[in-house]
Amino acid sequence: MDPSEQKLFTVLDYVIFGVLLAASACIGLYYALSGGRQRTTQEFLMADRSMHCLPVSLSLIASFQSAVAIIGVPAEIYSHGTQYWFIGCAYILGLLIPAHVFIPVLYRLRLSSAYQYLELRFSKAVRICGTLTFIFQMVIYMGVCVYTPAFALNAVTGFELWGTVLVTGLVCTLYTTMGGLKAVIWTDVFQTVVMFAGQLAVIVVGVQRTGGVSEVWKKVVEGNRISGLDLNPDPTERHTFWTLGVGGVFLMLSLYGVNQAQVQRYLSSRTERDAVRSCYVVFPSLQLALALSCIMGLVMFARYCGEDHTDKLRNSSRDAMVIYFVMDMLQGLPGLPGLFVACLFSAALSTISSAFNSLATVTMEDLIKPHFPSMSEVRATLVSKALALSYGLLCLAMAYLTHLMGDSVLQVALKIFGMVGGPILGLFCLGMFFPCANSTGAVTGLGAGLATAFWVGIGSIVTRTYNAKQLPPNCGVVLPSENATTALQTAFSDVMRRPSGLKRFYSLSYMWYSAFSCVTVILVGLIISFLTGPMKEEDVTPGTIYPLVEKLLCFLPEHVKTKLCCVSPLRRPSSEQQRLPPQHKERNGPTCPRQTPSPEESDRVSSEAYTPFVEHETVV
Ligand SMILES: CC(C)(CO)[C@@H](O)C(=O)NCCC(=O)O
Ligand code: NA
Repeated sequence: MDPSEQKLFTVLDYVIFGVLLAASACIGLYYALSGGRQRTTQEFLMADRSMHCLPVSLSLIASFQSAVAIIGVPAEIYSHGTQYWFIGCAYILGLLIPAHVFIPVLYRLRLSSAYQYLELRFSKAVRICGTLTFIFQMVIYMGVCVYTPAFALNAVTGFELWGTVLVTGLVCTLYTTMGGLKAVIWTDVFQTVVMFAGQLAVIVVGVQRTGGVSEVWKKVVEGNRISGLDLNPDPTERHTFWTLGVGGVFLMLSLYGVNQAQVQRYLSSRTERDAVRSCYVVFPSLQLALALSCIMGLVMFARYCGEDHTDKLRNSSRDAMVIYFVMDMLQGLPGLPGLFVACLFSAALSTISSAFNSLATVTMEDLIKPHFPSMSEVRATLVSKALALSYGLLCLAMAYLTHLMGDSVLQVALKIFGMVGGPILGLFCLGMFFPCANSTGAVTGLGAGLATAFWVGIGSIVTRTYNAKQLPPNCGVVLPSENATTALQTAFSDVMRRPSGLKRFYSLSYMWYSAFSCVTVILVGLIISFLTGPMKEEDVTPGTIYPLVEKLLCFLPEHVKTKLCCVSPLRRPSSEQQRLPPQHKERNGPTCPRQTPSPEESDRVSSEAYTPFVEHETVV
């Protein structure tokens, strides 16, 4: 039953894969020729700020759900059991906080780039540092995304590796450059559906071929793959409830709270309410995506019972084995292998298109426009398209670099999110929750956060500390006595291999990277701010602070709160009002509802005191 021995793909499979690419390109073409024909940066980068909640929410899922998750999560479950599934707990706070903290602040400022916030709150220097950090993160990440499916398919089916990378990169560049954010969002919708369909097909056929649900369940239980809640507080333990459920919240916040790819989708929403709602819709969909990939890992285990099939592959990674499993299941069913390949590429395309578009946006808004304030709209749009194109080509180069990394792809991607995304999250938290933080503190904090994150990250790679619980490789029934001896042996070797000193620091679970670097940024930022003279209340741009303490203490009487919070960012002395620039005219949508405080706030805050500083955008 070696899939590589048989003819895997029929004509129908190639047709299905071709339809995916053609449909994506057509959506790009459609948005290039309809609406405003992508003649303004407002349309090309912000989709005219007219998007509804549903497409935005599907697009939000698609951004960070790539082939890495489709292949990496089943591989993780197969080898280490279902502990990783507990990351689903982190989705609760990881989406509620963006919806009710980050979206209100960022949306009301009517930004184009999330990092514009950093200039409003701190200074230009902080904005540029934030932007460069983001570019660094996304450029590495998109290399991993485009390389992963091509590599795994190549190992199993002999799909031409660099040909696949090239086709993915070019098709994606094409529709991103032609159709702008509207095309990116609508292709995401279509691709998310294909992604779910492909995973579902594998699971249904897989369960059937392994002998039904009860048989699968019996085997995964025998093989000890169903993990209970691991409450071990050790931060070096790779996956526990704490690393996944708490560390995961920071990971989710760095992605869904402050990452430009996501913030841009919130900002492209018609109203703030649509943006918040789409965040709510992400929750069940993301749980579904997680469940599908975890179940796929379990079915794969039931099928092979831990037997290693990687010897039949050109490389011996678990990631490639997932594709081997899929092709083993789906062969002989015309159309289904093609559907799964389409699923993999949908996941990859939707992620890299988000990356291209968000990278073009920040480069334009944060790095180029400030230097050419009088640039014409036609020219700005042309430059934005050129940027999307260049990032597309850069992506191909980055795929080459990924070639050199040897870790599991899931771990690589999540490490990048933690090491680079965590410090950016710290920067926004410092700005939103600590009115006293100043610009010097922010820059130093970011530097310190990045430095410590890379210290741990690179340290862990160099010293190869790897703290995964070894599960029995197969699903043979374990006798009770045997079980006890193994438990003893495991406990003993646990003590023996517990590292000390720096090595222990390097073995910090990668799931803590986001939290660790975020907290480092905040602490260092606060210390430096106090040493260099904290920001004065009246110097903070209105609307850039989230009244965290006030909200948390909402149950206390008013006069106690006034005493506790020395700074109340929502109330401004009236002299402050005169310094604000006149409210700029909005292009679409009503002005009032967005700028007025939500009902619960309006009794405490006068509405003009809430009107934030608005940076002028080029409006045609
Ligand atoms: C971002 C999370 C953790 C959200 O569940 C998940 O989608 C994931 O594990 N992503 C891995 C990165 C990727 O799929 O490209
Ligand atoms: Na994706």
